[in-house]
Amino acid sequence: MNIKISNIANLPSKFGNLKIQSFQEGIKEHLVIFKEPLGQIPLVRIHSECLTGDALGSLKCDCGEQLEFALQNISSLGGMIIYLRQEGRNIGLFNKVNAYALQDQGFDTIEANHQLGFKSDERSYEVVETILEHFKIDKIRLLTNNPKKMSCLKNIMIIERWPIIIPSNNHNVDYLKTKKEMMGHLL
Ligand SMILES: Nc1nc2c(ncn2[C@@H]2O[C@H](COP(=O)(O)OP(=O)(O)OP(=O)(O)O)[C@@H](O)[C@H]2O)c(=O)[nH]1
Ligand SMILES: [Zn+2]
Repeated sequence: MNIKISNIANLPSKFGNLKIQSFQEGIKEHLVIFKEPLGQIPLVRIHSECLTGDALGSLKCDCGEQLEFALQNISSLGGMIIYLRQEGRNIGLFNKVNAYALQDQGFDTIEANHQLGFKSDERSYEVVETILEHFKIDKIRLLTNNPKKMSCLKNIMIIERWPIIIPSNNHNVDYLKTKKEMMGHLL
């Protein structure tokens, strides 16, 4: 895949003065949000888009709080968020809304995907290697609770995993239970 890379721009935010750069992979416009110095072994968060959680304050998942946790940490310690446009574990927003409607009927997050003919997780992480290579980064400390993400990065050494600790709420407790029991998340 041919990747187009934008210039770097300033992004002053409530978390501090960050930098932003876009990596365009076909129709997907990914983002890198970073704070220098990145250090020898940068702290990296690979975040998959969740419009409902990241922007609308949805309580159905932990995405918004994870993003905020990552922004706070990279702002104070230096590091990078790779924001991947893989909405709904890459089934897209339209299908995620249909999956949510199935969840309203009692299906869990995995079953709802299956009902719609998708795998439980349709994401891929190849572009992450391209992005990190561009920044000449080959070792990272990864902010994640998802062990699958660690084995997806073939050419990047993960020196350390930093957990993201977010308390559950009444709306996402079953979702988090499914992530832990069925998807192997370390919660
Ligand atoms: N299809 C679908 N996608 C969801 C649902 N809830 C959240 N997502 C998507 O799941 C992605 C986030 O994945 P998570 O499983 O929360 O976390 P992760 O990125 O695998 O792991 P962490 O690094 O620990 O956050 C985002 O793209 C969300 O839009 C859901 O019920 N159905
Ligand atoms: Zn979410």
